[in-house]
Amino acid sequence: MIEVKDIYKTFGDNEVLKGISVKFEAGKNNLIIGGSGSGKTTLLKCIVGLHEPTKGQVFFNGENFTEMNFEERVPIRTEIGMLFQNSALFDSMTVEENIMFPMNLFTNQTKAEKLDRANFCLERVNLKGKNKLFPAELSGGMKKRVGIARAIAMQPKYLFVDEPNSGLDPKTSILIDELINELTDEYNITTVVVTHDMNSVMGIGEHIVFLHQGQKWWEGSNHEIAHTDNKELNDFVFASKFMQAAKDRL
Ligand SMILES: Nc1ncnc2c1ncn2[C@@H]1O[C@H](COP(=O)(O)OP(=O)(O)OP(=O)(O)O)[C@@H](O)[C@H]1O
Repeated sequence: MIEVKDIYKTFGDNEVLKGISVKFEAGKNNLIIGGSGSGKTTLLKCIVGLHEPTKGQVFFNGENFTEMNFEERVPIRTEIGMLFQNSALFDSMTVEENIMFPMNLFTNQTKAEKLDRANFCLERVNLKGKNKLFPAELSGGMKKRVGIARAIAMQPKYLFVDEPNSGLDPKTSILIDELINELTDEYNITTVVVTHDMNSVMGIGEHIVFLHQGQKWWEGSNHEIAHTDNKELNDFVFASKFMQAAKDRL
């Protein structure tokens, strides 16, 4: 479980996060949604330590991550898998080398062991045999899957994903959502996904956190969204006439 306690983050005189508290449970795919600039990515980065919060704390399974120094954080960092925007693959490395990268960095495994794990992860994301391809030879959806394979290479307890569906067609988006969901369930991972994709929200939103102007404005499930009277959430999720009509039919 991850617990975020009263997080603030300020850049210069721009207070981006204004006292956010939230719990993300293990085995759940937790979604963070909100308008552009509402602070979603900043919150994700504060949780994983890419930004230091101005105030507040983050606990990983009860351990106060915020108070730890660089060395103390290493064991938790090795339990974190990340897939940030554009998959962030290394263009000069093959698929296999990309997946082995975190193992090279954090483990003393032999090359054969690392290769074994890379092959297992590739198979898990349905890319068996694509080891020697370079990122430039992959479609957007395949790149995301390689990113996911790399993120699970170290058998993470926590998985953070920023915009897994960006640039993907609706069908591929759903496959990526399903894959993240399956892995979360299979390995009891605490998964936190930042998304703009309303298909994901309505399809897999078991626990949704809606940010508005740097605050947690609403929290609940996809079933509850359909019946919410929270104006800002309604305006955000059901912005289009099509979505509004779909809601009216629910
Ligand atoms: N490193 C930074 N330095 C200064 N300001 C930043 C930095 N990172 C984010 N911000 C500011 O924080 C605010 C929130 O940005 P953030 O990227 O968290 O929003 P978001 O909700 O993820 O938006 P989007 O949906 O457009 O990706 C913005 O006003 C942005 O300019």
